[in-house]
Amino acid sequence: MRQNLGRSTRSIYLGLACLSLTLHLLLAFFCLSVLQTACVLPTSSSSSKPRTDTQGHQFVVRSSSSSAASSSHKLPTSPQIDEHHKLNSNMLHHRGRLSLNESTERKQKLILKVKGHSKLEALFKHPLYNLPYPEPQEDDWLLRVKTNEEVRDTSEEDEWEDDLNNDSKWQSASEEEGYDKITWTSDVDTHPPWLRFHLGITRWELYNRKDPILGHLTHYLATQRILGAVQKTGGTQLKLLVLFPNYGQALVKPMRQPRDAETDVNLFYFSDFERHNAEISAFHLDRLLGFNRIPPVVGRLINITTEIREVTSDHRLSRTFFTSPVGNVCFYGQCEYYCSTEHPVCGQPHALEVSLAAMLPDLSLAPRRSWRSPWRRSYSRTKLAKWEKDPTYCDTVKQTPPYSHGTRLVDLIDMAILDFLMSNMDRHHYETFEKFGNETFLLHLDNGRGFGRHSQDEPSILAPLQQCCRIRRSTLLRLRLLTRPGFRLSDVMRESLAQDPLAGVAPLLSEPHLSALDRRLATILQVVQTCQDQHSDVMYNDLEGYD
Ligand SMILES: Nc1ncnc2c1ncn2[C@@H]1O[C@H](COP(=O)(O)OP(=O)(O)OP(=O)(O)O)[C@@H](O)[C@H]1O
Ligand SMILES: [Mn+2]
Repeated sequence: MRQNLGRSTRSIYLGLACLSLTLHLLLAFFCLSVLQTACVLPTSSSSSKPRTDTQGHQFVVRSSSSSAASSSHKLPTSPQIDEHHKLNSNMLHHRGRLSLNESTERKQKLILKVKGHSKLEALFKHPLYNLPYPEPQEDDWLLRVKTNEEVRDTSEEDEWEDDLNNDSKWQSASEEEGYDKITWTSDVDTHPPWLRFHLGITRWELYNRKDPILGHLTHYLATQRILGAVQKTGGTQLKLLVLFPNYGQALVKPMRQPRDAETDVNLFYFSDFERHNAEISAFHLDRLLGFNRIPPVVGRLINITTEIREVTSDHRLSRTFFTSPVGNVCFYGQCEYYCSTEHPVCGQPHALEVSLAAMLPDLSLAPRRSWRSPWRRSYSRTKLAKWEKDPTYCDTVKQTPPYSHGTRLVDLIDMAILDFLMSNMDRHHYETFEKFGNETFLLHLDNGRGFGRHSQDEPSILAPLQQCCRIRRSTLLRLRLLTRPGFRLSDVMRESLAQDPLAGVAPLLSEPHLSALDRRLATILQVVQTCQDQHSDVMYNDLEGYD
């Protein structure tokens, strides 16, 4: 009896030992697979169309067949993003706002998300995000590289010719202090990311989502050494232009309020602060809508002292630096709104979150035209704009050039949809590249006043859609797709924003802002439905000929 009991206890022990061994093995296997997948981050582009490089072209303006893309480049993968996160969490550790544990936890979440199904990847694989564009012709590129003959034909090119004959690299006329020696050749691979971005701009979009250069550009903006910083003129609020050693530049907007602060309901739209995270989020949203009309924007933690104060040559700016009572370094600059001691931009004590937007080509190379929006607000505390009083306002707009012809009206409505989703009431003007005349996309610049309130929507932003009852078919189909659970706008937006370096500090948009996107999307589709119930020509069919 006792012997039997002993035997069965032994087999129970043996069984338990086997079970524990199996569990350990399973655990080890799971950890290994998680670590391995950490190197595969979802990226915006899964397949990129390699383009050919033109030989024997010298940089000045673009040639129709040359290209900004190169198949030899890889998309940014997690090591780069991880690097940003490390960078940010190190600085924040210094700031004492984020513990190491929290940062590891966030990384862990990111890794787990990578392992799981990516809605963002699925979205960008959808045919609606891969519509074939016609092959750009010479006139469809914003810039082109001059051919050797063109260079030879112009008078001042003796030096250039010498360079070319020697097959030497391009030299900067004046080697300024701190700037890199220029080593660009006609080979596109030698061009810095900002230049390749410029050379990739076409009549239809600012960038090709699938072009690997996009990843290089955002990495470049997030990590390049800042050589100089000056206040940028134009506009009403404080913003800086930072300069990089290889002649790249970025437009910087500083963090002025915590991420979760909601705009005071008693503030008029024209008195609202600009938000760095709105600039970043707007870029992601515009890309998710398939527009590609906002220059790439990336977040970065900068050192206010070493990366602004010590490198600025702008006296108007440097005069405004001070140390706050708690020892933080602050400045306020000179501008119309919020440039005073009462509204300082402060580091903690040196670390400051900012957004960096890629600069568009210089106006001397690519002039732009600024258009006053027909649905511009009055920018007055008392007056209403005409469109707010006249429900038939669109009838007049529809008959007025350039809205009476081509895609301008539906382009404007696309912009209204983007603005309604982020609740941006500050779209007084928009710009286009002069070279393309009226047949081109609209630049969605200046999005700093978006994402101010999540608990409230602003239906008047949709006035162009609601009053004109017109919408691009491709836009409507994408909007519908974004309501499906497998592509839900809030989910793809969360995933897209997680790729930004500042996501390691805190999510760029809080959850209430993300759910507001889904709610507003439903409102847009409701407005379209009401239009379709009452009118027959709501759809502008830009998909004719597609299956
Ligand atoms: N990425 C960019 N590249 C080049 N120029 C830009 C870029 N973004 C904005 N600009 C230019 O700088 C001007 C001012 O920028 P922005 O509109 O963001 O400033 P703002 O102070 O918010 O202006 P406003 O007070 O008019 O709203 C814009 O009108 C535009 O012409
Ligand atoms: Mn603005």
